[in-house]
Amino acid sequence: VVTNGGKTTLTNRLIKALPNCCVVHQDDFYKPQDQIEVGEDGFKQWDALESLDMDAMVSTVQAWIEEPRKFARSHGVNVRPNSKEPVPEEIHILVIEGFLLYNYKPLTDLFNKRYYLTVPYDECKRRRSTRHYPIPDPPGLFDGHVWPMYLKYRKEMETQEVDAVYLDGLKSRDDLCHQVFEEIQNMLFNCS
Ligand SMILES: Nc1ncnc2c1ncn2[C@@H]1O[C@H](COP(=O)(O)OP(=O)(O)OP(=O)(O)O)[C@@H](O)[C@H]1O
Ligand SMILES: NC(=O)c1ccc[n+]([C@@H]2O[C@H](CO)[C@@H](O)[C@H]2O)c1
Repeated sequence: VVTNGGKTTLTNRLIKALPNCCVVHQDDFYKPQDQIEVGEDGFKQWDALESLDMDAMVSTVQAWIEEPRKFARSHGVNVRPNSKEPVPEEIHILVIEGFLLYNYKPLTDLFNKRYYLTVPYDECKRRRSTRHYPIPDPPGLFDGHVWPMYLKYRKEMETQEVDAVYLDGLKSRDDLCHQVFEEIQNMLFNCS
């Protein structure tokens, strides 16, 4: 998903609506700041795969795969759905949200469903300019590093033919959420 494409917004809605749903945020796997190197573009490489501890992220996802109930409990997720609907207890869902999910094979192999949310350059730049990160963007970061890296990884992902469902981040939040929600329901229905 492109930066500021709306993944946090979508993720928060999904975890509210889905039963036994846990979430893993890729941003939680950034290496310590002093390990983020300065690249040839002159910027700290915040948008490079090397700046993330992807093996730790894969281990976290594997821990969920092995024991989703235990994972949910230790992450404060209520494993008993509040609704009165007969939701099968065995169903557990993990939402993984991040900006570089499809360029690291050990992780890509673990997904059942892949979504790729994107917005055009202008909208992305506009949204990004209103954001405040733990480390503020230095001047020129978007055009000098963020966007070029986004294009680089997207191209890499396309050549590997990752079969993601492309979502248009300009759609309303409700429409997006409905689309994903329906597909997840279909997926659960088909495998039960
Ligand atoms: N469908 C939408 N329409 C208009 N604005 C949106 C939509 N979804 C999200 N936004 C806005 O875009 C900005 C980024 O959204 P969000 O935090 O969900 O993106 P993100 O992909 O998680 O970004 P990042 O990973 O860079 O933090 C927010 O200001 C949010 O309010
Ligand atoms: N989460 C962070 O510590 C951090 C610091 C500096 C920049 N970023 C940006 O977050 C986006 C991914 O969500 C990337 O585009 C980073 O530039 C994150």
